[in-house]
Amino acid sequence: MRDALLSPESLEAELRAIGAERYHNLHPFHRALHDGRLNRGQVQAWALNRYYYQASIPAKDATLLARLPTAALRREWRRRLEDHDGDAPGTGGVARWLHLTDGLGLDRAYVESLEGLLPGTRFAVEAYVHFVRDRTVLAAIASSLTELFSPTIISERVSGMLRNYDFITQDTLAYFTPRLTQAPRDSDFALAYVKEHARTVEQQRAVLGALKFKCGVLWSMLDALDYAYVTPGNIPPGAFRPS
Ligand SMILES: O=C(O)c1cc(C(=O)O)c2c(n1)C(=O)C(=O)c1cc(C(=O)O)[nH]c1-2
Repeated sequence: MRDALLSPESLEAELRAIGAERYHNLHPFHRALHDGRLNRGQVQAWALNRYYYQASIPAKDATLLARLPTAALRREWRRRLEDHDGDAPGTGGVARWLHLTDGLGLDRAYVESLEGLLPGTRFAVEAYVHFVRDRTVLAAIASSLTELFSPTIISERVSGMLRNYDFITQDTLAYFTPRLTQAPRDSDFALAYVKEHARTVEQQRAVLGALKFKCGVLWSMLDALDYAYVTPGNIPPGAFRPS
C-alpha cells in the first residue's frame, strides 16, 4: 500500500497507468468486436446490454449532482445530464443509443424493457450507480475518469466496425461522434478536480481505487458478454437470444 503523498502530476501519471493496464479496450470481447470477429447476433447482444449502462449514466450523475456543494460544480455536472437525456424527447445520448440498437434490428420496446439483459450487466451497472451514490464526492468524480481513455477506444471501435461489418453504417454509430468532444471536456474537468482535491494519502488512495473499481465495472460487463455469447450453450435463462 502506498504511503507517500503524490504530487498532482504523479497522481495523474498513476491514474493514466491504471487506464493503460485495465481499460476495457484490452478486453478480448472488445478486441473481437472491433476486429470484426463477431456475428450480427453477438453485436446485438453487446448493444442491448450496453443500453443499460447508457440509460443508467444520467441516474448516476443525478445522484452526484444532488451532493455537489457549489453552484459552479453543479453547473458543470448538469451538462452531463443534458448530454445524455437531451432537452426534448428523442434528443441526447440515450436516444442516440436507441438509434444504434434500432440500426442493428433490435426491437426498441424490448431493449428499453431491460428484459434481455445479462445478470452480470445488471450487477455491474448497478454497482457503479451505487458506488457514486454511496462514496465521497471525490471518489464519485474520480470514478468517471475512465472517460480519459474513451476517445481512443471510440475511434478504434467506429473505424473497426465500419470496416468489418456490412450490417453497420456510419449512421448506426452516430452515437459516438459527439462523445469524441464530450468525453475529453468532461474528463479534463474531473481530472483537474481530482488533482486539486486529493490532498491526503488517503484521498489519493480513494481516487486511485475508484478508477480501478470503474475499470472493473466495464471489464466485468464484457466478461458477461464473452461468457454468454461466445461459447454456444452459455446464454443464461431469460437473456437475449439472437435469432
Ligand atoms: O464507448 C466507450 O467505451 C465508453 C466508455 C465510457 C467509460 O469509460 O466509462 C463511457 C462511454 N463510452 C460513454 O459513452 C458515456 O457516455 C460514458 C459516461 C461515463 C461515466 O462514467 O460517466 N462513462 C462513459
